[in-house]
Amino acid sequence: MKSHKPAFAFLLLTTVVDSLIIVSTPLLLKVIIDEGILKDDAGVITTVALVVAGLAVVDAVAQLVQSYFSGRIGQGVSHDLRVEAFKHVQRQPMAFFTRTQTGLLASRLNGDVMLAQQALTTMLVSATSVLTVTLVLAEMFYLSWLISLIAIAMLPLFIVPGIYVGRRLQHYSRAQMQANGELGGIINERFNVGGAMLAKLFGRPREEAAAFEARAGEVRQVGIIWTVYSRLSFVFMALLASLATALVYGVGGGLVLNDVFRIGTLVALAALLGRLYGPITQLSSLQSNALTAMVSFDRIFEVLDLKPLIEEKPDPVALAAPGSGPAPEIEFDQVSFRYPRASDVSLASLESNALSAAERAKETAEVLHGMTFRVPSGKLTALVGPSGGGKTTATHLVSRLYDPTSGSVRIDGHDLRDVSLDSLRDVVGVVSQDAHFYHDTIRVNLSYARPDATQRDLLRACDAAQIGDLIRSLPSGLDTVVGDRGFRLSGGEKQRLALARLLLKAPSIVVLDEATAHLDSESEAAIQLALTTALRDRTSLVIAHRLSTIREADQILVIDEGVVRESGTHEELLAAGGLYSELYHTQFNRPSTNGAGPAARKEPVLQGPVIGSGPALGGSGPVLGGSGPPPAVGGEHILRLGADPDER
Ligand SMILES: Nc1ncnc2c1ncn2[C@@H]1O[C@H](COP(=O)(O)OP(=O)(O)OP(=O)(O)O)[C@@H](O)[C@H]1O
Repeated sequence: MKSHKPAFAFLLLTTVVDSLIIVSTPLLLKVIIDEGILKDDAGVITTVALVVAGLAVVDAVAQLVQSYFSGRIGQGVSHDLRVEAFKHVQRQPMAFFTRTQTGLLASRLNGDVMLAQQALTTMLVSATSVLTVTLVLAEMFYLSWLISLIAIAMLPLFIVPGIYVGRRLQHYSRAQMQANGELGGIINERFNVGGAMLAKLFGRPREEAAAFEARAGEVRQVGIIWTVYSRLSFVFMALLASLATALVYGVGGGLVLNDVFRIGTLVALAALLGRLYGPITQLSSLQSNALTAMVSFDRIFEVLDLKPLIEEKPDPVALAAPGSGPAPEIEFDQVSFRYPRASDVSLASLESNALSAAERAKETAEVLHGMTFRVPSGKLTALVGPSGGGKTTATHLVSRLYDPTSGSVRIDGHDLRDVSLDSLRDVVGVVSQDAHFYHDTIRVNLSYARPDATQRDLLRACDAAQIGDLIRSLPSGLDTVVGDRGFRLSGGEKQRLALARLLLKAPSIVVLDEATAHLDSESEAAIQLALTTALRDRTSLVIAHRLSTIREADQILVIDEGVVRESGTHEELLAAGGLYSELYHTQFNRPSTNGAGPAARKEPVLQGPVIGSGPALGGSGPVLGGSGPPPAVGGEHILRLGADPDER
């Protein structure tokens, strides 16, 4: 974090100027009354009044400069916190993001940081009041010890309620932040595109609105109490200040009548009193501000204190850059894995439906059990098997989204825990089934993989991914907006765009979760062609759904219940007559449900969801990639091999 010392120095300087002016003005008023008005001296009145006016202008400037520097310190600290928290959250494991509700996190990083900054700024201004209060009290004692004692005797009346109100405010601030965050979380979840779609299809708008209203009602309730408490302290202080002034005039008036001091001194004392309770009011809110700031700092540090599970060790090994040699080989050596416990990766306060502390700390079930296999350099390895068997989980370990619980995953002989995260990111490219794009132009989304890519590079990658013609045909071409709210692309187009992004990145290892959903036969053909380019000369680990991929695979690993049940080529596995051939034959012989003839069911695809696969046009074009017979009617060529236990 940056040092704020120079700003502190200026803040102090302006505070001294401000305090000196505050205490000198009543003295000057005393001179105007006692030496000017009472002695009929117009010269003294004019001169001293001009000095008072001049000092008022200087004080105004000093106060402006003071607020600039206190703001600068407060904003500076919040800026540092915000950036630090962002970087820290970036380093959190995937498990953190799967558990955390984005709205709550956003409120933590925005709302709390803002509250902390506001409280810090007012605290700084209040703290500078200490100097003013000291000088004012010293001057009051100099003018009249009796009046000063009366003023001091009243101080506890100011301070005690201040402390009580401060505590209540702290409590309600915390409740308000949490309630607001939860409200933001609901808005975020319900109104992002996916959430809104789900709500439209399945939701019950009236009940949801009622539930939202109930939550909003809680926010309102806490907000009202908070406002009352925060006003209460000010109203009380103002009342006490007025009472004190009345008392000073009452007692001081008597002293003037008894010639203890002159009227100028009484006016000066009354003016000083106004300058005493003001700063003291600020000082009493110092505590509540400090408490508010502490609540927010606590909530921010709660995030900052989360220890990232995936850390780079000091002096990590850099994997060979893609293109600098043969593609690397991947090795799983006795890899067992369980997903991390909630308590290790996230905060209950950032989850919308957090489990109890005991449940959060409970060990999760082991998902992979002693997996050992090799993915040879430059070859295609297909992962197939029943749903929930652990295929996706295994691929997560290759990109180090998680570390194995025991055993090791190695690339070119280096344990992934020893390699630098940057080099791993360069080497491994992943295309998931539901590729994500930011709500931005195609150009920006593609350049994300390679910021220095030229227009030519971008179009070349798009051509290789069989999406170039489509992009050229769009009115804005590469500048077309896609992503959450840019619903221009179909599922198949999205996957090809994701492949273009992968080609731009040009990793030496490709991890691919083949999409089968939403694809018509033409898209599938295009994807097949794109894949052939994307996987060439790369070490690839593909969760395979298409027969074409499976047949072309150099190695097939059948993953079931977290272990590698079988491995070999398509022919070898069929010949072995084990789980693979059982799954294959079961699916292959499945009777047609839509009247398509047996020929139409010749291209089974392992483990792909059928939902959304049709209506493909029968005979709209052969599947390119040369592996299988023509596509079938109604997506029937997408056959789920062992997708559901009841189909096995
Ligand atoms: N984030 C997670 N936290 C806890 N358990 C998980 C998590 N993700 C997956 N699992 C569990 O891990 C097991 C393996 O899931 P995985 O997604 O790896 O299977 P899969 O073979 O890829 O299945 P599919 O083909 O249906 O995608 C499943 O039992 C699943 O419930």
